[in-house]
Amino acid sequence: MGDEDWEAEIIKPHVSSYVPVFEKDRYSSGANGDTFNRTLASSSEMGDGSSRRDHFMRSGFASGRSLGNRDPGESNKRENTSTVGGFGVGKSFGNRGFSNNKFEEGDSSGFWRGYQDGNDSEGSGSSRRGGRGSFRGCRGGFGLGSPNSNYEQDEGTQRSGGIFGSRRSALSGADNGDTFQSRSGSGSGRGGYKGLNEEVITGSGKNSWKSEAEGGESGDTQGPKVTYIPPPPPEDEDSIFAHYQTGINFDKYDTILVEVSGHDPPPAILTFEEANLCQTLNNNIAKAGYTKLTPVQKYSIPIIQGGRDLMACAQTGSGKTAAFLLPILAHMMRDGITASRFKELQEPECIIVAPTRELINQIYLEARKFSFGTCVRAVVTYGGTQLGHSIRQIVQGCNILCATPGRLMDIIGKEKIGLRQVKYLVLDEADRMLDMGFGPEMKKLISCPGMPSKEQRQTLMFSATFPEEIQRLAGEFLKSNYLFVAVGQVGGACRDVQQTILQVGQYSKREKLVEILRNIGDERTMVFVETKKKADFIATFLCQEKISTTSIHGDREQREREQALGDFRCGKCPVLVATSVAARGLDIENVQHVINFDLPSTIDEYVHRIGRTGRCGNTGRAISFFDLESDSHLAQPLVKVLSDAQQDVPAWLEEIAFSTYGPGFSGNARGNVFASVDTRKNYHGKSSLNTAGFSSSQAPNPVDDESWD
Ligand SMILES: Nc1ncnc2c1ncn2[C@@H]1O[C@H](COP(=O)(O)OP(=O)(O)OP(=O)(O)O)[C@@H](O)[C@H]1O
Repeated sequence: MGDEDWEAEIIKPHVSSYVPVFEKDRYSSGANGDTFNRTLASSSEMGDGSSRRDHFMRSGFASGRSLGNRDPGESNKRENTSTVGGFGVGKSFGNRGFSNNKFEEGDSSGFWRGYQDGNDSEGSGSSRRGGRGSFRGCRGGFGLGSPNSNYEQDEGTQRSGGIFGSRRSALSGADNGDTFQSRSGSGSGRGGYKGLNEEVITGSGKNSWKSEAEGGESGDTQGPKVTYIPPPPPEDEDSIFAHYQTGINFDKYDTILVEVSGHDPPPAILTFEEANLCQTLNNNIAKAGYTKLTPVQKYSIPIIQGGRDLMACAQTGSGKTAAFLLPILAHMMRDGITASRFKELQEPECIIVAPTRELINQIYLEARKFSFGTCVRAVVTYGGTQLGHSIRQIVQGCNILCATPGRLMDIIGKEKIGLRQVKYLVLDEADRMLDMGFGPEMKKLISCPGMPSKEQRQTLMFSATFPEEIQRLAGEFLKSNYLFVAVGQVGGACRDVQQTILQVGQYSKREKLVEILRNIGDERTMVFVETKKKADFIATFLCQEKISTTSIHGDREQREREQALGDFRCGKCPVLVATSVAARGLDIENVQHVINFDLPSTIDEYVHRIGRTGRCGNTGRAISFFDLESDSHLAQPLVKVLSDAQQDVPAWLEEIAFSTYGPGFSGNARGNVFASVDTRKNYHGKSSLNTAGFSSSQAPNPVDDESWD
């Protein structure tokens, strides 16, 4: 988040959200276009994994070795070299920076200097604040600075000290994307707290729960305020219940092994009817197009209805959101809730937290959908939007509060939300919510005055990944008799995603990306990169290549982020370049491809990223560029994740895994990457299986995976 200085240098007001100003052409096929092209991903072929794979192999994309061979000599310059010029002060884009493939090498002028300078100031809120200013709608800029930092650490690492730096804010009150927004130069912007993937504003309400690091950064009295008011979501029923179709593999969910651990779990339900929900909820479920429960829903709904605490782990895109929303709503309807009415202090019965703004907004929309026609009122509040607007929404009534952590603490501090009535606390992406980025905020939340103790509230945690150490931390939040539901392999990738790992050196990545995207055509594709600056860079580069692209990352204004997501969702920009901020939870229809331009630093992150495709029984593809210089540490967990998901494992990747980890490494070893099961060793609970297709003895034995530990 320290790249504000170079950002100020960008002069490209005509590019909003990276929608290039050209007529989209039909993208002529690249060299391999005749084998890897749009028709490959047509629904008929998507159903046939083998034929897809064949095409893919023929196209050459799976040929890691040959790709890798092109790279020697172009590696190991990643961290200590600078880029070509072309992005210096006042310069336009597109000269050497884009034509030269080696954008990480070269001299230290222009783009690169800003690139590095920005990171240099990562930990220093004040230095960042001084130099901001940019055109809204046109992020990404290239300022000047000294090339002495490591841009890789931009978004993928935990901050210390600097994590509470300033959150940039627009000075102008106009939320007009085209207006020039000068940013604070006062050195006193709103207090900002930056987690790993998210930046959330923490202000200083009267009784603000300010951490040490927040101290002195008042959100109220110093610096500019965030003025963005998100447009209200459509109110018509069709929009509220808009949904996409489940895919051809939806029924295969029934064959996934489910393990429930902990004392005395209630039996799973098999149908929505068995959940005994009220008629309004049933109507809403039907209008949402749900006819059949997913495994995580079959097990979680009765557990939550039984009043138990829960940690649930299920593959990406398999319906975890409804798994907690439906039973909570059912309880609320059954127990009766205070109907929404204006009050300065609202006391919601349910608080849901999630790590990113877009995700919490999505959860809110789901809550609104399922509570349609009831007196339950859900409200959302998240950073990057006007606090006053959030407060106005909240005081009108709030039974379910959906919030990002920093904004939640802010609102609590302002005494707009009281916690005494909280019966349900939901941590979505719970492993992320408890890690070093958000864990401290969550601890503060549960020790806020008024927050019922864990014995008196129901705490629910959901994620597709649950590392062991996080499971242990979670014990602090959960009653000791909580239940653990594992659908499939804890931390495993969704099997509906066809995964391909290509060996691509740093300096061949852009060329390869363009080649793949040209062959993909207009199919929706998310391209993940490791840093915010690189997201801007690659998005702009792709626009230059006449590929309609937008970008989302933590340094974009919230309005820009939402615009980008909107443009991607509706297909206006079929390519979204993103950092990890978009890795988790986002449920976007028709994302057919995920490309890891940069692999993430952890395997969990990989699993979440590729889970943006292949959702709800639909198939998808993930292509990852594996750079020998920087990604070797991922070889072993990648081999494991690939083989668990029954994907082809490239021989070269296995070799790297072996050579990295020595003769002790076995293809079945998992290392310490994931817990394979509930980490509590002392429970005497039973395990139950999702019966369709397996009996206990026939089912794959989850204990096999413990050899990884
Ligand atoms: N029983 C169901 N029938 C049909 N569609 C469903 C059902 N349950 C969930 N869905 C749909 O499946 C999609 C994915 O659900 P959801 O976003 O809750 O997945 P998730 O498990 O939370 O994924 P992630 O791990 O990525 O956060 C959504 O569009 C949701 O509406």
